[in-house]
Formats: sequence, C-alpha cells, structure tokens
Amino acid sequence: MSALPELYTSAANDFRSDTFTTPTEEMLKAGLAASIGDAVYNEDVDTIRLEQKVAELAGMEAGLFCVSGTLSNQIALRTHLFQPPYSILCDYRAHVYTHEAAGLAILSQAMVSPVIPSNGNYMTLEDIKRHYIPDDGDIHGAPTRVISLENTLHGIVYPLQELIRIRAWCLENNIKLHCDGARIWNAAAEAGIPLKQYGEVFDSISICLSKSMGAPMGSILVGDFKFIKKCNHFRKQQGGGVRQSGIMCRMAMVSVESDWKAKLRQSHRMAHQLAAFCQEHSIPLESPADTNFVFLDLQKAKMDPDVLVKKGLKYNVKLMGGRVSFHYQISETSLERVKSAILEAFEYAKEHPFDTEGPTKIYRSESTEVDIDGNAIPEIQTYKY
Ligand SMILES: Cc1ncc(COP(=O)(O)O)c(C=O)c1O
Ligand SMILES: C[C@@H](O)[C@H](N)C(=O)O
Repeated sequence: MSALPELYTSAANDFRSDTFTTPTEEMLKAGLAASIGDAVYNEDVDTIRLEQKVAELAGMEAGLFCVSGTLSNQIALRTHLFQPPYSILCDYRAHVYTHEAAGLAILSQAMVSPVIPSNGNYMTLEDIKRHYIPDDGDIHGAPTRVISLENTLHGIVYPLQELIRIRAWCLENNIKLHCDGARIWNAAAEAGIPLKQYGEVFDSISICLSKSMGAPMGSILVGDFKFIKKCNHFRKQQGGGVRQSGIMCRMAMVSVESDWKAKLRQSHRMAHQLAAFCQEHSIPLESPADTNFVFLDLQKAKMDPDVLVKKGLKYNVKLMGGRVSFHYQISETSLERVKSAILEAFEYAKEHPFDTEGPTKIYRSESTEVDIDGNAIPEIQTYKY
C-alpha cells in the first residue's frame, strides 16, 4: 500500500480548484458545538438552521442539505421531470452534462441538448429558442422540460437581464429553470446582486458551500416547499439521506455568516491580476476572467498541460490544466509563483508547440512529492478524471 500523502493542511498554493479550500479552525471549533440529531428524521437543529438560512438568503421557501453539488443538481433536475420522453437543455460546458457521470441519462432517463453559446460565453434566449425541443406532439421529439443554467459558468457572471429574459420565456412555455449555483456566491459578490434576485428567476438553485465558500462539504438545494419535499424523497433514494449532518452544517454556517463577499472579491482581484499578466505577455485566455477562474487557452497557445503542471510544481504551485482557480486561501506569494510557472510554460511552448486533437480536459489530479526549490520532479502520477 503506498504511503499516505502528507496531512493536507493548506490550500495556499492550490490553483487546481476552489474545492481544495480547507476548513478553518473556527469551523472545526464550531463543529464541536454542533447539534447531533438524525437529519433523516429532520431532527437536526443545525441542519435545519442552515437549510432555512440559505433558503432565506435566496428568497426561496425551503432548502435541503446535500452532501455534494452533484447530488443536489441531479435530484433537482429529476424532481422537475415527470413523463419521459423529455430533455434538459444546457450549455455544452455545463457540469451537469460534462462532469456528473451521465447522471441525467441514467438517473433521470433524460436526453440532454448541449448548446454552444453564439457569443462564446453564455447562452442567450435566442440560443435557447434555436435549440430547445417544443412540446408540440411530434412523436420524434423529447420535449425540453428543464433548462439548466450555471452561474457562474467557467467563472463568467451570467447577466441578470438575460436571466430575466430567459425566465419570462420559460414561464410562457411551461419550462422549468434550474441553476447550478456551485459558484453563485462568486456571481453575487462580483455583480453586487443579492442572492434573492437570483432566487426570483429560478425554480431551483443548487448552492454549494464547499467551493469558494470554504466549507468542508455540502450544498443547499433551494426551491418551493412542494419541490423540496419531493427532492428529499429522491435524495433518500440516491443515498443522500445522512444522519448527524449538523456537524458539517454548523461548519458551513461559519462561512455563510462570514464576510464572504469580501473574501470572494479578494480572490477575484487576484484572478484579475493574473488575467492582466497573461494579457501583458500575450498568453491567450479562453474566456473572460469575471470572477475566480482564469482559463488559459492551451490549444491556442499550443501549451502542453503536463508541462504546465510540472512548471507549477517547480514553483511549488498546484495546477491541473488550463483552468487556474483562485479562492480566498491563495497566498500573494503563490500568485507570483503561478505567474512565473505559466510564463515559463508559455515560453517553452514557443520552442516545443504542443498540438492535441484530444478534448481540452480542465479537471485531473496528480500526486507527486516535490520540494519548494523545485528539485528533480519525480514522474507525476497524472491521471485524468
Ligand atoms: C459548476 C459545478 N457544479 C457542480 C459541481 C459538483 O459539486 P461536487 O463536487 O460537490 O459534487 C462542481 C464541482 O465542483 C462544479 O464545479
Ligand atoms: C472537478 C469538478 O467536478 C469540480 N466541480 C471543480 O470545479 O473542480
């Protein structure tokens, strides 16, 4: 059995994802004082408190604690669906389509209509009208029953006015509107829009606490009472009915009650600094760095992701591909180091252009031991997932 990795205590240099944020001492102490009721029987006070708090922030009637954003999304979309054949329309990059292991096909028996937005950044109502499947009795079709948007998507803040346009059209066409809000806190902080205004637009929102908010785990799915009641049924079916979730909820409450806007804006400022640095050095980006992600356009730059990862390790920063993720625990030192790593990988690509026909994968893991001075880097056990 391979040796266990060092105790993971800091995400200060971890740009792989904001999911690597680690619980603070304040959270751990709060967890010690948590309620310990059985949440399956709805008897855990801290779970109920967090569900109510997040639902209230979003202006929704009810909330449901889910151990992951994937579970939260999947049961939300299943609950919106009734009589197959049906389909879900989303952006071709949507997590519910690309990174939830075909849950929509398997758990919901839904077909997915993945759409490439004509503006390259986010779907407009015109994109939706062009690609949705109307419920017009045509027996060839699987009518669109739900539109699943992501805010932020690839770090891009969805313009509220576009969301309002889409919402109005969905109401006219009896189509439900779900939001994968894994980073809706980032959108709210950057756009200065209260979560409640997003709540007015969507039938359901999956709100993650384990990403930029820094909680160790969990999401709160919010919607109306009847919807959340049925989601609870599907949550149990999917094995998401957990017992003493109060410990996790009390820890997550620390982040919800913190000055999260300031924390997230700080991470956005660092991302904006990196984006400006890339622009200064003509390093191409895939999409605008509105919030906490900088997406390097590795294909346009002909950069080899493995070289980028190794340059990162040389400068003692962790990367896993072209997506550079910021969060409130990233240090200023690490920001300077990741700039050096990216520039060195970019310069390397000029002499050694890397042409890949394969998909641009932004998520993968690698494990390696390397010291801070960038001594010989053992072969990185890179695997993609
Ligand atoms: C946009 C988005 N939605 C959903 C998820 C799923 O969350 P989880 O990893 O908690 O299942 C992620 C993962 O971080 C994500 O990036
Ligand atoms: C890996 C992926 O599922 C995760 N949502 C992330 O953004 O890192």
